[in-house]
Amino acid sequence: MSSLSASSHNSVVKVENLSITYRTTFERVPTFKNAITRLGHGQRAVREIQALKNVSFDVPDGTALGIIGNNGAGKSTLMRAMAGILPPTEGRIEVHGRVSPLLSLGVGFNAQLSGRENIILGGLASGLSRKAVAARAEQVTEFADLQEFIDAPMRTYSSGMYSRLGFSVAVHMDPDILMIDEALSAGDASFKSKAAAKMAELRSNARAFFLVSHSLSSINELCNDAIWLHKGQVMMRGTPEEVTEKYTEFVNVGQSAVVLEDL
Ligand SMILES: Nc1ncnc2c1ncn2[C@@H]1O[C@H](COP(=O)(O)OP(=O)(O)OP(=O)(O)O)[C@@H](O)[C@H]1O
Repeated sequence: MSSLSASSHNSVVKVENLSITYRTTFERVPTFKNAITRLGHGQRAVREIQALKNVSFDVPDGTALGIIGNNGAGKSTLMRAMAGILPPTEGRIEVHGRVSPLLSLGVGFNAQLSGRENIILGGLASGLSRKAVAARAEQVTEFADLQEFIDAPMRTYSSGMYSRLGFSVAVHMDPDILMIDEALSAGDASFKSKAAAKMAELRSNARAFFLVSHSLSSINELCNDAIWLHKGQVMMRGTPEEVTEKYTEFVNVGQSAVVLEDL
């Protein structure tokens, strides 16, 4: 699929000089001397991880953007930031439209509540009215194939059931902007093919579609534009074919380098 021209379309999402740093505190393992002087208590230490560094790009109306990169490259962080779940440490993000994020599947569900209650919460969170969500609840349940379990607390669900409901909620809320993080791995084989068909349908209706995936064939099939992130920075932007090809070369060179080093 070819990339749509930016000139004839308005921006749906604009990311400008975005940097995101996670700060986590952890208990430093006490040294023997510290353990004695501090009576066994460890020291609190702060670790900073710069997950995104000065990332900028523009997403025109009609874009299906694939985001690829190694583990820890910053893909999920970027999606969470665009979905408004993570505030930028620096820079800005403009989003024009209603986002239905389907990040790591089922993020945002409350496991103590029933599936039905979580459908309502998820729908309200994606900006629909209670009435509009209630009208979709049956469809969501049916798509996820959870009719028998929908009134049970989600903590009793298997991980596949959990993901299926996450996917179903996100795709039934008529999003302008659909964000999917590895959704293709949701559920079993039959659910996967149903999910792929649903994504293809939504992709053509949504104003923008974002897909984070390690499956380069899914990126090539479902997207018309792609970004490769590496260590928090944009390595390349281009058509999915160009970007996945360069990325594959990079990964193969990396692997042979490791093999040579091992020798
Ligand atoms: N909640 C968090 N707290 C601290 N560090 C985090 C947190 N989430 C992610 N990170 C770190 O930020 C960096 C980017 O992580 P991110 O999950 O965005 O990568 P990713 O490209 O989605 O990786 P993967 O392919 O493994 O899903 C990594 O170094 C990760 O360890």
